[in-house]
Amino acid sequence: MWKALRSDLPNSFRFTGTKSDALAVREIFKQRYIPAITALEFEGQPVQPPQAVAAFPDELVWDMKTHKKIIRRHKPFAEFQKFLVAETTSGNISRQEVVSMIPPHFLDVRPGMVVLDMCAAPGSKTAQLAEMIHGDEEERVQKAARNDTSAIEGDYSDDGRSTGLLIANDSDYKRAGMLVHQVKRLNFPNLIVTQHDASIFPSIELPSAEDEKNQYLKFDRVLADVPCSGDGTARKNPNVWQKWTPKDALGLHNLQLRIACRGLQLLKKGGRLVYSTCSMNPVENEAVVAAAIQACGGPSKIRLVDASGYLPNLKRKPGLNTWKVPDTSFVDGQKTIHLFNTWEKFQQAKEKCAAEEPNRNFSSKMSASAFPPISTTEDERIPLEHCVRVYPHLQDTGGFFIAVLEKMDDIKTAKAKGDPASTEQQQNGGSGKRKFEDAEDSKGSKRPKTASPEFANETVEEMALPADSVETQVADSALNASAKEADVRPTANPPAPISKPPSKVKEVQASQKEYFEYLPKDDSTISNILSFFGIAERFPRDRFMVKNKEGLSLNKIYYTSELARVVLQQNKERGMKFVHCGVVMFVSHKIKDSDQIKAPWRLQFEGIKILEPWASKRIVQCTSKDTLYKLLTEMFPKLPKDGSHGLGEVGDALMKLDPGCCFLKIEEKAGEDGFPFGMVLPIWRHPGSLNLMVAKDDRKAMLLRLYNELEPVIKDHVAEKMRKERDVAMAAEARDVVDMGNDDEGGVQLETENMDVAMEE
Ligand SMILES: C[S@@+](CC[C@H](N)C(=O)[O-])C[C@H]1O[C@@H](n2cnc3c(N)ncnc32)[C@H](O)[C@@H]1O
Repeated sequence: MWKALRSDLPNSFRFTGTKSDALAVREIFKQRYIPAITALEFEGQPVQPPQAVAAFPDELVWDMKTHKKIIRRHKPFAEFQKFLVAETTSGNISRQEVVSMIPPHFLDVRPGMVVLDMCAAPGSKTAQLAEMIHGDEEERVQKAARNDTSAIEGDYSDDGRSTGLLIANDSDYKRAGMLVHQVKRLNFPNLIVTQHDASIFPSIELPSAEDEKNQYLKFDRVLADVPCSGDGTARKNPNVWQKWTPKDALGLHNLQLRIACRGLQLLKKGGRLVYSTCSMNPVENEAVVAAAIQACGGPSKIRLVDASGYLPNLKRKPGLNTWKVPDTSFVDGQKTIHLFNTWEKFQQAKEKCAAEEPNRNFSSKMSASAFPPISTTEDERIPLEHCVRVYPHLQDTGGFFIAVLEKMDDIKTAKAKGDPASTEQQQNGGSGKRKFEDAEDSKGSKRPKTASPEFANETVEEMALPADSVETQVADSALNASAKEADVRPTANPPAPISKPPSKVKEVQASQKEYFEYLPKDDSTISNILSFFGIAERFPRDRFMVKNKEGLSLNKIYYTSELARVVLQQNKERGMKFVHCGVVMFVSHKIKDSDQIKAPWRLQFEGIKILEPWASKRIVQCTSKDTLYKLLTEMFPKLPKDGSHGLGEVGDALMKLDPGCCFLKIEEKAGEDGFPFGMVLPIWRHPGSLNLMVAKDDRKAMLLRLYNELEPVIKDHVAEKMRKERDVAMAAEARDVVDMGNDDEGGVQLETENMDVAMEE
């Protein structure tokens, strides 16, 4: 292991997106780049080409021994590096550590499930989970739209669309921002990003009838990829070693445990939680798993699943059943490291020192739950060997820990108590349940016994688990639940009324608030756009949303799934921090002659695939690779009235249509002149020109993927025309009015500005 830790970590990446797209890009990679790299030499040595990582199915995960700095900087690798960058930008490749790809596979997510990713930033696992929830949605929707009864298996309750939901959460403001940036590329309408402390993640309300008890969202799957000491990432971040001490884990253990317990609370009965860390320290791993199971009622309530069936080719070691817990004690600044086998031994050592060496200070972070569990009966025994440890030397990766927990029954959590003695009693005694120590903040000071309820939801970092039934507690309101959890006294305070005047903290948050306002079903703008594109009545009208307080369709219109809409609308006034949701579907197209266009809105690259199966108008087929090449390498090519456009079947079809946006449809077709996978792109038909509405980076990535163009030149006819006009204007100094308009081209100058905006988006 030490030898492996000292060596460089291989570069790894995975092909992402829908299965068919991922497989198609993988084929291009195999056919074009593997032979080229195999033929390379670097510093006189043959280069070892990328290899598929055997642990993962379908050859979708690859790694390469050559260091990424070498690939980035050295000429022989330039073409491969270009491919990696282009496909990463387009979202077809995700550069991710091999071990970090494991947890979503163990979660066994199926399309339509409701999933919570508790600590999600920067979002690499979120992307995997989204793909799994999405499943083969596109094929299903295509079939549903064609009323094809020979349906492939799956859920057709929403016309083939995935009914699942993914909530990706991170407590850190900046990292939540990174997460949003990452998930925007997924174009997944079933995803909500929140920013909460996962250990007090609020309960999400669902609509309920007036005479019914409040209903709350529970999850089929929860991923708790918790913050950890990160010693498993030392190959990637050698700096980890400089600060590492074996007792780092103690400072994280309590938070990890509270996150795991909150995750278990939020699960449906029968649901599963994967707990994972990139640490190899048992205090952050097996200790947390065992303590969480015990806190939730023991193995009869929470089963530690034998995960050997998941990724069977993954080389792994079983979880540990015994370990020692290190602590450092200080006398006059001198520290000594001690290793303890049991909490009892630690307590004895402390007592002895209190009598003999009163100046010796032991760590206040030591807790009973950091030690191996002690069970008196076989039924109470937690089979920690079912946990999975991946060590760096097993298959040349980083280190990782994964455990799969299944909620067998409704649970009650242990009472929050700050009495270590009682914890010890629990550990050694008969009940098999452990109680938590009172929480401490990160500086080691005791958390105040009460927390101001109106701040509780957002600012209380540490909490002790609630005394009451988890099921009741999940059924509490968000603020109510957090206030209770933050206040150790079981029943003393009534819940904070939601209508309480906002605190300062809330005012600040309110000013940064994102708005998610749904348009009414019969909104005239939506009706107009949908009829312009001939969208079938079956396509839902109530899922379009705007992000301004007033709920006006001014600039952009987003689309979300049904459940995302329900969650956002129902919890609007409940203090939840929703930071992102929705896929951009339409963007207003403000050009000079927009009043002459029936629907002055652009279809967006992001949302076009969701809408296209339901469209019956303004669909243009592109069947030739040459035509697509022209559309990709020229912005605003002319569409003269005499038909001499040179834009093949696309030009001919667009000539027959009124100005405005269209779907450009490209079907998958095998062979040299075919396309490796189907695509739908937005294209705008101007009175005298047309333009594919695809950002420059995506154009370049397509040119590389489909035509192996390394340095494509993209001609912008409008920019050229403007340059020429500027030159003429400068030459004719006497003229002070520059005629920028050209009826034929429909105000294209503004069009370019809009494209820039579109690219920034
Ligand atoms: C190991 S990283 C998660 C990596 C992520 N799952 C991925 O695959 O990209 C842990 C994350 O937990 C977040 N975090 C730390 N404390 C948290 C808390 N109390 N609640 C929620 N997130 C927290 C950190 O900001 C960090 O982004």
